[in-house]
Amino acid sequence: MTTTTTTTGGGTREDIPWAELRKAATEAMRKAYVPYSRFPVGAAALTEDGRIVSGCNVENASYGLTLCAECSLVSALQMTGGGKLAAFSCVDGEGNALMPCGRCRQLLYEFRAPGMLLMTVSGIKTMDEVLPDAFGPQNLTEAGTAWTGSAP
Ligand SMILES: O=c1ccn([C@H]2C[C@H](O)[C@@H](CO)O2)c(=O)[nH]1
Ligand SMILES: [Zn+2]
Repeated sequence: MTTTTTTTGGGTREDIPWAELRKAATEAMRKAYVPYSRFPVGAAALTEDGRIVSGCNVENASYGLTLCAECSLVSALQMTGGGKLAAFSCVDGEGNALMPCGRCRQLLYEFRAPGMLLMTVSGIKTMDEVLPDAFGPQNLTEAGTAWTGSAP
């Protein structure tokens, strides 16, 4: 029998503490503010340097302004030292795996460590599998430079 090991920003696929991530996501889910949808979501991720960051969804009376759980996770990442994400897990109100929405896949892509893994409804997947051919910082020729008004 052969074993496939995938190298990720946090080590190998086998090194990821998936149960711990799911627990952190479930704890975060319990903090969700969801008076409108009544659909709590919790997200947790392992950073390359071994921290666990998490987030919950925070809704708004102006429904479209709702923050997904992944949004508050990214904010927590930045506010606790920054860095990149090696592994990610997201759960619904019953603690079952949930796919991040399209917008959140893009948010997570920005902060992915090489080989970042996601626990999904159909098993462990790579960032590239859930968001193929992603737009990202690599597409910005001179990220952070002011637009001069002249075409490239
Ligand atoms: O990736 C997702 C998808 C949905 N939600 C939240 C937003 C809203 O509060 C609720 C129902 O869409 O689920 C998330 O937090 N993350
Ligand atoms: Zn989302």
